[in-house]
Amino acid sequence: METMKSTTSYIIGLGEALWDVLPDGKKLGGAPANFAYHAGQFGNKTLAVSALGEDKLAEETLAALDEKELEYIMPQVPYPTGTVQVVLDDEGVPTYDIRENVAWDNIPLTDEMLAVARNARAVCWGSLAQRNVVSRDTIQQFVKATPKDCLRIFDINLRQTFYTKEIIQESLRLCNILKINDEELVSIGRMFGYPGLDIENKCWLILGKYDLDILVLTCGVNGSYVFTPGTMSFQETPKVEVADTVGAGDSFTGAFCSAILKGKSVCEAHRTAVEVSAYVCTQNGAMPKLPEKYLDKVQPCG
Ligand SMILES: OC[C@H]1O[C@](O)(CO)[C@@H](O)[C@@H]1O
Repeated sequence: METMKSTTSYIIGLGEALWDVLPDGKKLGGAPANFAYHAGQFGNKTLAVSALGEDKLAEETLAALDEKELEYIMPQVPYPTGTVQVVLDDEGVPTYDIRENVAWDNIPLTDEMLAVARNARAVCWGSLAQRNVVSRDTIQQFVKATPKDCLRIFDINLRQTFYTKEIIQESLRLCNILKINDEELVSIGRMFGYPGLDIENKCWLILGKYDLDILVLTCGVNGSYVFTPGTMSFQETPKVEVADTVGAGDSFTGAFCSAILKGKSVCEAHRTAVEVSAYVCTQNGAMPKLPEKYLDKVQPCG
């Protein structure tokens, strides 16, 4: 049944939707699309908002989105559908070569997008899709149109040199949840002039300075932290056989957001996110289907 997008309250991934070209073939990806897909596996109404080209790859994208049962708003624009060459090191850690001036750099702001923004339960975006002014304006206007109680998640996802201090500061002002990893925290510390602080103090400083509700810090195999004003949760990273870590962070954010919206505690949401992202690392590509055991219960605390 076709739902009325403008009256549905969605969890939205906003920004790049693309194809990751991995050693064993191409897989649908793009951090915000990955986020929406994973949040959707927990039974939420989710939506990926991006743009596609007018090419064969766009048709393949639409077929893949349908196959994954991921709803979308993706206008077609006269630029190629996005692709990324992914090289994996021995540990399955990716390096991305991200094609420029593609469709998701040129996402037009449509009335339909604004209508879903006004009803959004949560929206997640990053820095990469803001590298070009067209998508940057769309993303910022979209986020500004969301209701007051919307979870506004900035999953910073620094990629190559596709970010500036101004873009990051603007998104930090717009979000109420920040998700960042340890390497990104080092870059931000340098950029904002507090390179000497230890990681915890950097996080407390950012949380306070931007008046955030939650700051999530992932540190790969060294565990992850969730900071809220006055509390900190730490979880070890489960040891798993890694296929690749592509999309692991996005699945972490999707599972975390979904659990918070279900009224779970920060600690429960954190535990669930850790388990889900560890599973995603055992699979190829960013959008593996999660086994039932991850979906039917939120992980208890303790
Ligand atoms: O979004 C940029 C890149 O980051 C990922 O989303 C993983 O986090 C990939 O799927 C994509 O190529």
